Amino acid sequence: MTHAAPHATERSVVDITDLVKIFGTRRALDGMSVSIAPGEIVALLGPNGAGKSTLIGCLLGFLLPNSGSARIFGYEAGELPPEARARMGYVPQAMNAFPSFRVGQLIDYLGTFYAVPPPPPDPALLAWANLDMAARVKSLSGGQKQRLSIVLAFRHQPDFLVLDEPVASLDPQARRDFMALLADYCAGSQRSVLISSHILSDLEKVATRALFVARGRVVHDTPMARFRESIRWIVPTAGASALPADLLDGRLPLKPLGTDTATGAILVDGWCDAMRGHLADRADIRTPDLEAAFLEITR
Ligand SMILES: Nc1ncnc2c1ncn2[C@@H]1O[C@H](COP(=O)(O)OP(=O)(O)OP(=O)(O)O)[C@@H](O)[C@H]1O
Repeated sequence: MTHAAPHATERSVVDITDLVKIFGTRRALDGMSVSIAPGEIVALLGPNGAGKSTLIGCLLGFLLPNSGSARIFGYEAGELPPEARARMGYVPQAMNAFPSFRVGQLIDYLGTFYAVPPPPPDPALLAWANLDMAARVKSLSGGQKQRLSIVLAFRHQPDFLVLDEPVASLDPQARRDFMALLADYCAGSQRSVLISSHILSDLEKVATRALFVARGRVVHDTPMARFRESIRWIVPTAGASALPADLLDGRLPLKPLGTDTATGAILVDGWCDAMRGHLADRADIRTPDLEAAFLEITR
């Protein structure tokens, strides 16, 4: 795919500050703050009801926050001018619009919405989607609709993509191929992506950063590489009554992320092998399964 140059002066693509969104008595976003820089592929991770779709809705201007601000390319999210909108792409959780259009017709029709009509979709993207251009949208399966909304979101080569569980209905091969396509789309560019998912392992290879949310707040924010390398369980060895105190008293740069009450183990961020001397024979280090760490962090 071709890689359009981003605007060289941009420091951040997204700036969210103290965002609050309340539905009735429910604080779906409870003071969320986060920025996304050009070139970042941010995995938005959290359990059901954590606030991921609400955050995306506020970012795209579908939802009006109660307080705080969400800015994209420096503009308030609900007030994006057309030229800024044209730099964004969005894949919703489910696509239910334009049921009577034929696939090819819809791709052409939506192209006319842009002030500068985009070129035809990338052949590699169309080959991946493997859609019948003559089929009506309403006749597509859930996974085929998801492929179509991915084609529509990528076709104008946006600088910022917002993907709300884009692979949820895709089969394993299509998921893998989509992740490779996304990595290729962003490689060597300053394009940014916010991609929500429940499945960390899908995003592990492509995301540069993991943003964990729970109860409407950011609970952990880490570069993906660091997440793999420095998150560990510290497990008391059999017979040790407790973990060594110096692991937890703040002298070591360890951030506790969770505890396993059954074993007394703690999940920490910031581990490095040079700290092994502090363990003596009182604790073992275990590398967590990424999904298990995700559950612990967002509990
Ligand atoms: N339109 C709405 N009206 C009332 N409550 C809502 C509305 N939209 C979201 N909520 C509530 O806000 C909270 C956050 O929901 P949201 O859809 O943002 O979570 P999510 O992280 O996207 O969840 P999921 O992983 O299930 O898609 C939930 O408690 C949800 O019930």
